[in-house]
Amino acid sequence: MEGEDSRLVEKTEERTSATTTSDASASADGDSDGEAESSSASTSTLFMDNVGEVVLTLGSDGLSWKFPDSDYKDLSSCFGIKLGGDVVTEIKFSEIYGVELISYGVIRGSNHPNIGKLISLHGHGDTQMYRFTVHGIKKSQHSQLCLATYTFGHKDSEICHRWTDWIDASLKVEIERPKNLLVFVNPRSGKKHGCRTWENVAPVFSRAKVDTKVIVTERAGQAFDAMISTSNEELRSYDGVIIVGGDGFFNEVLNGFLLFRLRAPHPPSPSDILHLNRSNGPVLGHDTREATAETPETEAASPLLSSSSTHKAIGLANSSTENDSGYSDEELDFPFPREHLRFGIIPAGSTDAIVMCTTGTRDPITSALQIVLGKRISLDIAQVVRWKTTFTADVDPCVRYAASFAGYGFYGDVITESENYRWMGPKRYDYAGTKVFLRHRSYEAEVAYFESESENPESPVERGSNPCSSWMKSMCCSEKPQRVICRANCGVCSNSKPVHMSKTRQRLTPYSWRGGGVGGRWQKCAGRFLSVGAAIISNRNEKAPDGLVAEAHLSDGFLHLLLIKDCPRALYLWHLTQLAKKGGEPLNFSFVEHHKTPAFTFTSMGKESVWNLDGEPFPAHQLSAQVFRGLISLFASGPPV
Ligand SMILES: Nc1ncnc2c1ncn2[C@@H]1O[C@H](COP(=O)(O)OP(=O)(O)OP(=O)(O)O)[C@@H](O)[C@H]1O
Repeated sequence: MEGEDSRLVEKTEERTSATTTSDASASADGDSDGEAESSSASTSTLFMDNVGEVVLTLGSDGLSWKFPDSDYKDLSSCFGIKLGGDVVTEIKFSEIYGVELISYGVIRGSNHPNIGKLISLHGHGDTQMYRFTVHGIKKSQHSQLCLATYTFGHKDSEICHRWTDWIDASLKVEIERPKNLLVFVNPRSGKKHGCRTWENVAPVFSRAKVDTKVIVTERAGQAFDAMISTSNEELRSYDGVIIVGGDGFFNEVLNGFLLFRLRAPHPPSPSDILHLNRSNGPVLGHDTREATAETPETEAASPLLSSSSTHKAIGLANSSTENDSGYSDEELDFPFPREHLRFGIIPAGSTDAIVMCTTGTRDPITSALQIVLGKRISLDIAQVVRWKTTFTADVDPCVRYAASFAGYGFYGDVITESENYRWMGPKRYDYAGTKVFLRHRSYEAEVAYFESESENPESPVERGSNPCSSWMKSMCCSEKPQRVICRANCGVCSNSKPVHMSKTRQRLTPYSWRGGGVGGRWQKCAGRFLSVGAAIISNRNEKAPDGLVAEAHLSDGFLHLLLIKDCPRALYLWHLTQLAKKGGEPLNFSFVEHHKTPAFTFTSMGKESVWNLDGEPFPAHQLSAQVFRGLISLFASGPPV
């Protein structure tokens, strides 16, 4: 055994030295300009843990291995023995997130029933040697990514060092991967497992050699304050900001990032639309007058860009003062969209709709892997401006940003009610939802939305055949919507042009607001509504597998406005059950209006509810919203194909 071992090691060294002479010089060249040698393959004979002796090859796009002295291309079939399809024989660099030398120790012989026979032919069992591990990913069911490790060993530590250097150099070519991240952990998220979730994924970041500055929050609002007080210079030193928590926590960080940095004009207010209809009729979008010419001086300042405190900025204070934010113009100058700084979400919340929509699953390891592998997608963000908190309140605009959803009526009532039951964890939504459903309240409101010319003006959503029986048809729409679902590398989203953000602080009038550069008209709708909702993304979650609006895209520049008109409770229940069903048709009812729009305004006409922004309550009597296409980038690869 001892003799056989040393013979094999000699053979290995011979072969290795034969390949490394040329590779060493090529690699040195590659290193000098920061790139791995990739034109000619490097090869060594090593021992692979749980497999046995293999010839490992460094190719231009990854690693592959096979048995020595074998003409067989891979290990799935060798010496005439069928090994089965589960034997992995290669891994691409795009699927490797780290490589590390590990301590001198045991490399086990094959644990495969068939390979075991081969190893016994060579006479090798477990043996001690120098080792290195390649950390990669494996795709599993339901869009999840799993961790995969491949450990190799050799009697010569130099050879292990050389291989880790080569692989490291090849990974450096993957320039989209982050190196330095700011991480916020909400210990109170969901079932209060935020810290444990971070502890579980932290090794992924250390193996990937990503530096992390971790802040575990001690109170609500801390991450918001930290994002506001972090200087732009410090933010530029990070490749991204990661949150471990739910949608509400992400919303907090997003607002802390955008409120003082994004200089964007506000959308028209509900009063602007009213005035427009009285004086000029509803057709808009072709007017070329400039914002500056149309906007009265008194309305010009964006109150949040000039507000006095962070609490004021998120609407916790009432008074508005000018230019006392403490930020100079230069400090505010943070161009958007910000390509360099990406956001990431490691799910630990109660709903985690943003993660479900952007990674296709709700799995912390999948999110962590998509972050360290440097995946990227763009995300639309809605700017929501509250003009008045209550009917009697003064006009005092307050801006918030939302990434997933804004809803009034049923949605606002559920979030208000559920806040009383936070101690229940995620179950609070079921309990509060049932209570609010049983109340069956409706609210009188006036909504105006911008109908873009690019959308079918006759019918905002294309419809196909209707599955309803005839008695149902009076309540169902005549045709079923045709859906174009958002996927990874989605054609609709990849058409996204960069947002050109005007730096003016002035509010736009309906004339100067041009719906993201497309023509169209404002339409109005008034009545009693059970809910008014605007979905920015589909909002898939465990309770609504297709989301609120299955065909919503991550980055198409549109909101999906859902007006659920007052209807009997049984019909509303029918609508809700369709939402909860995979392949359901929740929008295919005559009491549901669905408009794809870049902006809308809202005024409550009677009894008040509150708005729900990304799962957080936001009282508003009068409000406008507009979407900014692809405003931020996320570390995610998009919903699976
Ligand atoms: N240390 C903390 N203690 C209490 N609340 C916190 C703390 N840190 C953050 N928060 C607040 O907790 C709220 C909810 O957090 P988060 O979104 O992570 O969980 P969730 O509401 O359970 O999940 P989801 O939003 O997905 O339904 C956020 O509004 C955030 O401001």
